Amino acid sequence: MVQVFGKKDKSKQPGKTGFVARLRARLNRGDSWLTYDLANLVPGGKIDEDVIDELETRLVMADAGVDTASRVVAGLHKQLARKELKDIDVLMSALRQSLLDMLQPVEQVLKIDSQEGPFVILMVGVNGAGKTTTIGKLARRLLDDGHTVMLAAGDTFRAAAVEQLQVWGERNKVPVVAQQAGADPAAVIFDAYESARSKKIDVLLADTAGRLQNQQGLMDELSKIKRVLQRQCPEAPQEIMLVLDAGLGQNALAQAEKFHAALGLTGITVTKLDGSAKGGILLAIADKLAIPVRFIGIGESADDMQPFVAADYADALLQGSRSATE
Ligand SMILES: Nc1nc2c(ncn2[C@@H]2O[C@H](COP(=O)(O)OP(=O)(O)OP(=O)(O)O)[C@@H](O)[C@H]2O)c(=O)[nH]1
Repeated sequence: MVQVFGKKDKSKQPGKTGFVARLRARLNRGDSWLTYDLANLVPGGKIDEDVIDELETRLVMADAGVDTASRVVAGLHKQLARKELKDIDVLMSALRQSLLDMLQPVEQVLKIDSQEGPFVILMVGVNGAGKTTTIGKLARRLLDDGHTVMLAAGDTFRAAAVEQLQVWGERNKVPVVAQQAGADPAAVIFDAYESARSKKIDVLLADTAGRLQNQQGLMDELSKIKRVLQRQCPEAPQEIMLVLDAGLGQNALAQAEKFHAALGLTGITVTKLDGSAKGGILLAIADKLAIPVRFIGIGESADDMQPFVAADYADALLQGSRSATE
């Protein structure tokens, strides 16, 4: 079955509208750091270079990074020079377009194809990013979409990680393939793949460790898992998904770059956009990495993770639920 996973059909996503409202309310706690009090910075409503510079500074402060921030406003400077930015409304719609131009290319839903055997999603990311929680939320969505799911407890470094996954599996009646702590994760995931194939399971969600003695050790372990899977099926893992904590700001970008260089990521899920994160990191990911952003997370419940929709995200950046410009 080939299926677009998490497609943007609102009628099939009862939580979608509520999610957009929650995103606006939770991103930067409902304030729009980007446009907050901007009207007061434009005396007489006249747009000048200072206003655009202020927007650029705010983007940098919100984790977009210097290069990305300057790319977002580059078009605005040109429009100002052409005297096109007549008032704050025109400026806002030009800024929105600029955000969309950057974000839209990474809005790419995950397509599940299990015709030739299990579709493997290898979940990677450092401990605490929200990997296990994301596996649970993804499994829930897949089950709701009618897929069969199996979990592989590939984080054998921490016994608690295996237990966490087993509890989740029992609660949702999803099989979990696990071995004792310290087992070779590539062997666990190999066994899981064989089991999933013989049971004709649609999707295998493989957890991995987020912390080893050193970073090279972690990357070597993940590369080995990928190699072992590819020997079983050249296309596997069909998705290598990085789970990234938005609260890390620009460090999240550095983290993503390292995982991408070692593994070749095919998707990113950004979690914890409801915390202290300002959310500009999504712009940096789109601009610097161009890796599809599959889902964003704004809380702990299953409904708090939804497919990334660039327009909704740009709107939340521009107008929080308590935005002064609304
Ligand atoms: N506020 C908030 N918390 C989240 C989100 N996603 C996950 N969490 C929480 O973050 C914490 C860490 O999540 P885990 O799923 O255990 O993280 P992990 O990456 O698997 O870490 P280990 O289990 O230590 O490997 C948990 O308390 C989650 O409930 C989110 O989008 N928002």
